[in-house]
Amino acid sequence: MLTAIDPATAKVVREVTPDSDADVEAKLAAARKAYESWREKTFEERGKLLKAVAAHMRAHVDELAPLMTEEMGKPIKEARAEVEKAAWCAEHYADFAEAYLAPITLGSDATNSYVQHLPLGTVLGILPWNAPFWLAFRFCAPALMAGNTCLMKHDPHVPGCSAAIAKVFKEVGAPDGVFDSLLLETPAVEKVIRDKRIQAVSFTGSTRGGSAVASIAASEIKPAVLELGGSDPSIVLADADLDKAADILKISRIINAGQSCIAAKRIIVEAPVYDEFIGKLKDRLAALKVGDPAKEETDIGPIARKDLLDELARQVKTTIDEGATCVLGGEPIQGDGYFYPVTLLTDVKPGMCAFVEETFGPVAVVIRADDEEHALQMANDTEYGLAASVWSTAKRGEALAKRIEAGQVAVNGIVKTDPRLPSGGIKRSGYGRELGPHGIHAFVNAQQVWVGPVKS
Ligand SMILES: O=CCCC(=O)O
Repeated sequence: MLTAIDPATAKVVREVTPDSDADVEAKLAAARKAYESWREKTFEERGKLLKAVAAHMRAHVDELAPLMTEEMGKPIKEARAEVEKAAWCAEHYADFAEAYLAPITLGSDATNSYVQHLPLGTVLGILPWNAPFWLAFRFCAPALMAGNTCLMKHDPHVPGCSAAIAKVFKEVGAPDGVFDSLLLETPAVEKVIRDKRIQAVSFTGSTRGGSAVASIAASEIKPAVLELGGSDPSIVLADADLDKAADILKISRIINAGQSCIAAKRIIVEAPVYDEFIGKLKDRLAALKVGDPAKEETDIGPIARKDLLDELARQVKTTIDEGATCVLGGEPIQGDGYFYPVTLLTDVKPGMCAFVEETFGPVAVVIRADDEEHALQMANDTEYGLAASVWSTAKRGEALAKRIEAGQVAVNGIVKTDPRLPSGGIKRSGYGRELGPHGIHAFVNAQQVWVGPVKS
């Protein structure tokens, strides 16, 4: 059974019977069949469907957003913004896919030689619970616009979100099989990855899960894009605008109760401004409201699951035991639901738990750096390489960006995903890129065409 538990109350909100083998077979067959005609559609025709999907989501935001709030605890104001961002992604690819996939003429001994970008077939998206709508559209909007059909295996804890996304496609009249949701427990997905009707896999989730999915896909010689964990550094240098850095890094750390792969997980501050910056961050964090995610005024909802709450509590306790200073929070909030307070740990050092491990919760971790070189060395001292931010002059920030081991760097701004710009990781944060032009090229056959002279 797929069980959704409201993390604010610890009560079951929904139980859904997983798809049977026959259901999965029918969905795979429909996706393959739909591909034969979907691939022949023009960009305009495909874009029309995605724009209808976007309009439908916007019109029904008040039904869709609460599903995230009740199934994984996202504060309602963030949930509404997520539905909007998912709609934006659908519209972005509807508008730009044709330009992104325009054929490229290349000189050779041919009379005409070029690369054209053709769809692959059916793409399987395997998605996590932390941004159920956004991550679904980050996967499917480019894949569909390229002419693929899509099957989505969402996290088993968000079955209501998963079904709602599939229903949006049905309600706007998407042809059968163009997009569907597989309601499955995680172990059942291996068989689907191996199915000959699946041509490629997009995975967002943990590094452990990504490694398993990538191994299965590789053994079937199927391409995969992996967007995995991160322990993103934020380097605050002495010449930074400290108020701006504190404002933005507060948001970057607590958005979605800190449960984001691209959250500011390690804030590395140059010594001359270390104490001043901590003071500013502390004031901002202390003003945040933790509570019922259904309320408009709530900034931070619960942690999505009890096991994740326990894991976060272990990481914080271990880090304090290792010598970090706990300035705010530090222990789970007692009572119903899986709430964790806004926590600020300072004097964190390389090798400590919260430095080494990814922390998925509202826990700001601050590290002192002697100077810029020391900050850079600690920023790169991680197995992850998803994203980073630098706070300084634009010139120093851009120079440092080249030396930071991450797939994305923001200078004097929040690390965020944006349909127009590619995102993805290096090292154990994954491979491949999503979004922007790179994201749509992940799921195409870049076919070389060579045309010789015609005999007259
Ligand atoms: O947690 C990963 C996704 C984060 C985002 O795209 O905002």
